[in-house]
Amino acid sequence: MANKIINNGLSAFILVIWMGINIFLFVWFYLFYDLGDQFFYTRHLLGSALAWARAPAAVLNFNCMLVLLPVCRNLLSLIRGSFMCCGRTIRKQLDKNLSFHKLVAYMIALMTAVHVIAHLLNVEWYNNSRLGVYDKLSTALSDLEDTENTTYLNPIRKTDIDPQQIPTYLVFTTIAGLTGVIITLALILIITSSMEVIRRSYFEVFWYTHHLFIIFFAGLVFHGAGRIVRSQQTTDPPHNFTFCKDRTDDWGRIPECPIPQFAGGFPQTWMWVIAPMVLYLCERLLRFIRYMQTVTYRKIVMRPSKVLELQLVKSGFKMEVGQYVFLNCPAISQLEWHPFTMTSAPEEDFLSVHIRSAGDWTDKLIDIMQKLPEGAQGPKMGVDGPFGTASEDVFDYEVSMLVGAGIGVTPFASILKSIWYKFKDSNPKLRTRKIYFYWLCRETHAFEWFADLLQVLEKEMEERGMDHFLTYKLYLTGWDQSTANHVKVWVDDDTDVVTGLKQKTHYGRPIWDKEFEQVRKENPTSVVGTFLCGPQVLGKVLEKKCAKYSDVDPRKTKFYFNKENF
Ligand SMILES: Cc1cc2nc3c(=O)[nH]c(=O)nc-3n(C[C@H](O)[C@H](O)[C@H](O)COP(=O)(O)OP(=O)(O)OC[C@H]3O[C@@H](n4cnc5c(N)ncnc54)[C@H](O)[C@@H]3O)c2cc1C
Ligand code: HEM
Repeated sequence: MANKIINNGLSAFILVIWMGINIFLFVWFYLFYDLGDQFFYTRHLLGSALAWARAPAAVLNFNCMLVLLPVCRNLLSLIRGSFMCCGRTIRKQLDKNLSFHKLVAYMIALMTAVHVIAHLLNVEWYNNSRLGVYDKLSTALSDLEDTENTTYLNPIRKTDIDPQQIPTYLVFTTIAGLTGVIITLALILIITSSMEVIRRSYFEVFWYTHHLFIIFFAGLVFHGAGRIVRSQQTTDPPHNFTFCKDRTDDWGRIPECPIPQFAGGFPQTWMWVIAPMVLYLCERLLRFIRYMQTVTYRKIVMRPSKVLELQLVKSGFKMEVGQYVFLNCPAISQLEWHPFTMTSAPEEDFLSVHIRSAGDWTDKLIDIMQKLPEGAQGPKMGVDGPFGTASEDVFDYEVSMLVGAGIGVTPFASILKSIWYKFKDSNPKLRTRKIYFYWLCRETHAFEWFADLLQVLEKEMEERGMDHFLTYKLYLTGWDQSTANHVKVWVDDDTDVVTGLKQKTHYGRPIWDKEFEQVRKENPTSVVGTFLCGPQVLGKVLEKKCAKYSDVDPRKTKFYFNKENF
């Protein structure tokens, strides 16, 4: 429990603050419009509908300001870099950027629903008021308007338009109405196409529809600027109702009230969103600049199980272990950027990625590369990044447990390579004194991607008498009878029959309780960073184990869970 609080405490704190601000804005603005003297007259016409429209609008402004920030990857990298020396917990929060982005987006959806319904009622009630359905006073004033040809209630005169047409009329003829329809439609499309099932199965549909956010934000800026109710000046209450009431004529009319300033100068929508919009624009500009920079191919290797290794050179490119880049190959698509974790080490003068065939884009890339003549340069490749992930923090812990599933081994390949460089050149001054590495693969060929790296590493550690530094275990989770028979024949060999490594491959899944128990026993007073790059189900299992095997006593073993999903 204590560990869960440590692992999730800051997230909960941030959520409470965010929710607190949302509730505060809603309640404050609701009361402001519902109880404020200055809105006496509007309430008279519209009931609580104005309050129900303006309160979510305030929450919407706040969340629309937030929604772009978690997708500003360079900004996040900058913040992450600023906390490199300390603040592991803060850095961990940055990895939850997309969860926060989704949460904020759902709040936008909820508040939009409330706002839209309230405005529809607003228009409806306003219309009814104009028809005198609710109130004798408004009917009387309305009639007076007609006889005197003056505007007391509203600049739109009852006789000017067919009252039945008002809702449609307002929606399609005012800036606020029209932009409201456009941004609501854009939002519906963004939200529905962002569902997990669509994102996983039809990423392109999600991706292209998501770009309606440009229309959403453009519409939002104009929407906030053209409030319908405000533009009907005299239906809005005067700033100081009492003052105006004093100035009523013998008939009790309010002839010349000042145009109200809503919420005492409360910032308009564009003021809320302009800064994040500019920040996000800078991100896209930076992406474009990076796309234009020259990238050359150092090596193109086809690995077993349809995995492509690309070694690329880009001048001035610097990386940390476990980071990822976005690749854009205009020969396949000019708009699509795909993320891949780098498998090279910071000590190397190139960057490498291992790309597994997973769908249209990766298949086409593999196809293009396979058709290239030996030694030829590949097609133009744009590289954006690098961007940080939780795996960057591996060397911050005394002890680290690294768990990679299938292609999820990529961040750890970078880490293991970096360890090799560190040990090769000198005796490194590392905070980390022990690494446990678990690699789970469905099929034997997958181990070939990095088996040579493990072999070199194993030899280097042995020569330096550092074999206690790294414990690695490979698990073959999918195997058939013929593999089993093959293994039985070679079981007495010094090296493993599948990988050629000294460590024997395990068959089946790890028994996590046994593994955590062993790590705890071997490191009774250490803080252990547990890193996963693999499926979410495995993440849930490991998170639970981290909590279960962490001791309440702060002087004893603690497991901190970090994860990265592809
Ligand atoms: C941070 C990160 C690091 C990754 N590192 C690696 C790696 O080292 N090696 C590797 O083989 N794969 C990696 N992936 C996965 C890789 O990005 C996808 O396999 C690839 O984008 C698939 O594209 P596709 O059009 O071929 O397949 P699709 O059929 O379009 O998609 C297959 C799967 O990939 C996801 N996906 C597709 N496009 C994207 C995208 N632009 N951004 C995010 N997810 C996408 C989809 O949701 C789906 O689950 C990583 C993903 C992330 C988020
Ligand atoms: C108000 C609604 C939303 C807006 C304005 C919005 C906007 C954005 C923007 C600008 C990006 C960055 C694109 C890029 O830089 O290439 C993005 C990315 C993303 N959004 Fe949204 N979004 C919204 C709703 C949602 C919802 C509801 C979800 C999911 C439930 C979602 C999930 C994502 C994901 C997963 C990414 C990252 C994609 C990637 O880079 O892999 N968004 N969004």
